[in-house]
Amino acid sequence: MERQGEMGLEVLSLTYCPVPLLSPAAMACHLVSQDGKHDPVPLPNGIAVVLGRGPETRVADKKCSRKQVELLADYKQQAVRVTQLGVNPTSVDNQELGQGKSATLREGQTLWLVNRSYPHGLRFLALAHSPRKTLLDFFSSKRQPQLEGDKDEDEEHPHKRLKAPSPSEEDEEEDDIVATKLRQLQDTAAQAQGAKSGAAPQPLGGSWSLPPHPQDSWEQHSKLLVFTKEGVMPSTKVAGFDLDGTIITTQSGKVFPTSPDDWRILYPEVPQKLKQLQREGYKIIIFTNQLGISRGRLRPEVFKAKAEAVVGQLGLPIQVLVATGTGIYRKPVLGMWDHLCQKANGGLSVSIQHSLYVGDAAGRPPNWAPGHKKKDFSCSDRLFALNAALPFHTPEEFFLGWAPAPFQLPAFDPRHLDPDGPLYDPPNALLVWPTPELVVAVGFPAAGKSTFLKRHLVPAGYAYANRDTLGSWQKCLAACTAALRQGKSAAVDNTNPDLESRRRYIECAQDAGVPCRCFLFMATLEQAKHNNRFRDMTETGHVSVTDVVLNTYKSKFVAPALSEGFSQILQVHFVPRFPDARLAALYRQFSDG
Ligand SMILES: Nc1ncnc2c1ncn2[C@@H]1O[C@H](COP(=O)(O)OP(=O)(O)OP(=O)(O)O)[C@@H](O)[C@H]1O
Repeated sequence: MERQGEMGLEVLSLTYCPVPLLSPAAMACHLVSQDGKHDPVPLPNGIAVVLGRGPETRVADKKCSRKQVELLADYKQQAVRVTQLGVNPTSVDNQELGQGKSATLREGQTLWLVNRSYPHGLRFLALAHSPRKTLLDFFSSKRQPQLEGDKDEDEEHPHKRLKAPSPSEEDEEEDDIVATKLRQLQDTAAQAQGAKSGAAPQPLGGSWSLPPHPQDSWEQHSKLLVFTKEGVMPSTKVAGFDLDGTIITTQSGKVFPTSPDDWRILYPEVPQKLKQLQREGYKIIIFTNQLGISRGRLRPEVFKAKAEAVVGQLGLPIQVLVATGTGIYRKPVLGMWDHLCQKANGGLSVSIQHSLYVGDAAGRPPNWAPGHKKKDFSCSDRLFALNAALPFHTPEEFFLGWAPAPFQLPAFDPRHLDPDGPLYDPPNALLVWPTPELVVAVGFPAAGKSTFLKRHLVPAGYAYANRDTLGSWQKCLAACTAALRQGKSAAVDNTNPDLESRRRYIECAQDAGVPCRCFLFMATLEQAKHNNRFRDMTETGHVSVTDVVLNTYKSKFVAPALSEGFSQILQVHFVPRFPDARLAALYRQFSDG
């Protein structure tokens, strides 16, 4: 049966909740006893809660019915509709309602449960903010990140920011708050639902209050495809799976499929295990990287048909998220996970600790088990789980019960950079020289040279020469010569890996009679690759650096020496500093398997 709520909410009388339990703003609402008689009673959004005489309110007064009032919270309006169910009068401030009549209760007003007794008030509460600062937050803010001159509040107080808890620490706290609030909301909602329908309350983790997906559908969001099978239900518990090598393998025995229908379910245990998960209230989701789609090697329709066939064979309501290219959606980066949490789970928050992820790209070395000689082609599944802090299993561990295999994480770990480490060595050197000089940068592409020079030397009056913007080393040399002639210092921001590329600038400084210093950027090849991917995901207008270019730098590199004519060589360390927490959180994610 359907009826129209007073505040415009459509409410089905028993179990259907027309708005998500947690609104995007992640709020909570409680009914608070003004004389402290009982604990606050959570009022979930859009779910009617019936209160009266009983242990919850500690009201023993027989004048108060056991079902004295129905309370229906509307988080959007920050109000609660109160309907008097009992015979004796319920009041909101001075207004007596009368049986079957309703009134709106807002924060600051008093609800007298019965006969001007048992005063209660409302408390709306924002649950911190979203449980995790996500990529989607970042990209939906449309901010063009620029470290230089970017005046966030903390920019004025860099030390304050550096000492603030890391985003991961913040996230943990926020996750805890959200998990606790969610549990309270769901417990109460489950009780209310059970009380009204006569059914037993369902346990945390189900998707009982939200409707199942009505029919098979595909959506596209930039480089993300989402398939939702009819019957998929939102849930706080997610069981995530990689596709190739985890749920399916090739029928031909080849590493890569030879045709669209060259696949079979990997292990006979897979369907049963997935069915069991579904019975336990998990939402089952496949997260798959399919770079071939944006590279033009795999037509989207062909892959879509395959995904539907796999889900069809499993016979379960499964959602499939497909990253079709590079960028934020490609595992191990969390774009697909964030999409699920923010946009594809009916507004229900996902509980990380009650969820899990299974994948075969697990960084296992050669011979990781008898008869399994090949090393894993990548570690992207394990890193995806690590980025999201999800419990991780390989398919053999999860489906076959094998013991955990050894594995290796990548050499560069973006979570372990020291924001308080020294900017450069030797520490007693001057960063800005008091008289005119020429600074020559040496370092991998994407090592952080431009960022550093623009942050530290350009504001001190150094002329800045960069081949990417000026077009050639000749133009860089001319710009340096001109600056030195004017009595200014200059900094040249090129990779300058070898003696020849550096010699021109050293001679330029010698001609002008000023010292020439070398700033050697210490970021490794692995970090430079990570920085490059980070830059690709966060900035426009910079050409992505290929691995060939990075490897060429490495092969050409000759360590700079004072004997070349440098007056000093500073080793510049990568000290992480970001304009906001979302970028910091993105940088700390492993970005490649
Ligand atoms: N100290 C830092 N903290 C956080 N991010 C940084 C820092 N330094 C650089 N980055 C980021 O790393 C990426 C590469 O930095 P940058 O463009 O300065 O490198 P580069 O060495 O000048 O590259 P190229 O030689 O290709 O021009 C950018 O996305 C930048 O925002």
